[in-house]
Amino acid sequence: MAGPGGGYLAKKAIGPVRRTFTPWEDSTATPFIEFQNVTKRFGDFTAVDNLSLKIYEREFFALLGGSGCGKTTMMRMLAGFETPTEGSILIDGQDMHGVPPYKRPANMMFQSYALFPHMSVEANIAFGLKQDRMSKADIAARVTEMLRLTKLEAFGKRKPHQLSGGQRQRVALARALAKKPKVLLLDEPLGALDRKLREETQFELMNIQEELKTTFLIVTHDQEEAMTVADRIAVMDAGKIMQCATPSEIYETPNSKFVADFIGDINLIEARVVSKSEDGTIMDAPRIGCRIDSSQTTTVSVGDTVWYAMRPEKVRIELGETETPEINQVGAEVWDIAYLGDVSIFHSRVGEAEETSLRSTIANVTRLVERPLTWEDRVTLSWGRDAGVILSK
Ligand SMILES: Nc1ncnc2c1ncn2[C@@H]1O[C@H](COP(=O)(O)OP(=O)(O)OP(=O)(O)O)[C@@H](O)[C@H]1O
Repeated sequence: MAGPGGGYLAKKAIGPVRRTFTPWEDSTATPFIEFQNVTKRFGDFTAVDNLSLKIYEREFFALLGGSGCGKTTMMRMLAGFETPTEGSILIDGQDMHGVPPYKRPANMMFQSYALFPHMSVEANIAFGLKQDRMSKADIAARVTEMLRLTKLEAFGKRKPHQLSGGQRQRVALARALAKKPKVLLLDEPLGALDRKLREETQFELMNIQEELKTTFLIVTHDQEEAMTVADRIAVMDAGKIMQCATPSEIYETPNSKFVADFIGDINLIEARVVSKSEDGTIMDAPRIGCRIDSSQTTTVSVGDTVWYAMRPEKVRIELGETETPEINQVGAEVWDIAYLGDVSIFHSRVGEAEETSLRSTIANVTRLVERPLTWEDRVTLSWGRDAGVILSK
């Protein structure tokens, strides 16, 4: 598992230069989409549970969660295909109650198999515009613009079956964007594409969003995808939002064990708070037989059981076991190595307990023929005072 999606870092580097864009931190900014205490029940089952959320104009927002967490239901309510059981949804300040889908300023991008097979790419893109009785000249101009935007200029006359999967997906995108909706809704848009094509298409989506400045809302269960494309992510579980923040905040400072575990790879160490001061918190971690000193000050009390959550790339691994382990240090034995090309993940068994291991990753920056660490090596694992986060829930 790559870290915080090499992608979202690359976004800043290879995409158009992105302005500082944090409207959610501005208490005077008006949200463009607002869920106000929205609940959706299907019979006795609560799919969305009293959920409130604000999304801002031009945001690329991701709803991320496992199967059945309610993310698609959120999107369908926004598009007007479902009605909230309780609460309201506002778009651009207008209550959407009773507004049919086609009158909402939101458009949904459907999977590419929803394209009309007998129509050319151009005709597929023009379809909605014709229904809106746009003039022929305007339709032609818009279709040309959409073909350019989605890099399909060379394919306008082809039928969907004469295109690759990725190209078909771009036609679906062009068709959804042709009417210039204020909000584009994407439900697992890249699910059918292979990994490489999916990554390429993610960057294209980001570039298109930058150019059009449309608000994009994507639903995905793929955390790397969410980390790559989104300005902010809402992590959902059982109809609730567990955390809503930027990709780096979600990755570096998850607010709960659930989010920490859901995003990326993480060491979750059970610990007991021994002392706390303005300078930080000291914990005992009996299962790995060590003491943890964290620079984090928390609201937890001395004696409380907490989880210390630490990303594998924050755990240093060195050959040779220290005789006198210091604080934030523990002796271990390498028992598994996963070579992933760009990084290697070391699973090191700590102490006597067989099931207790810590993971550390090392970036493979040089092309080593001989790896310096191997199975059954005795090693020392160590980390800094700001390596992890203390989680109480
Ligand atoms: N029309 C319906 N009638 C009854 N239950 C429904 C209906 N639509 C959705 N649900 C239930 O609501 C829950 C949330 O569904 P939803 O489609 O929002 O999940 P999801 O997070 O998008 O999951 P997935 O990634 O599997 O699509 C699920 O348990 C689902 O079975």
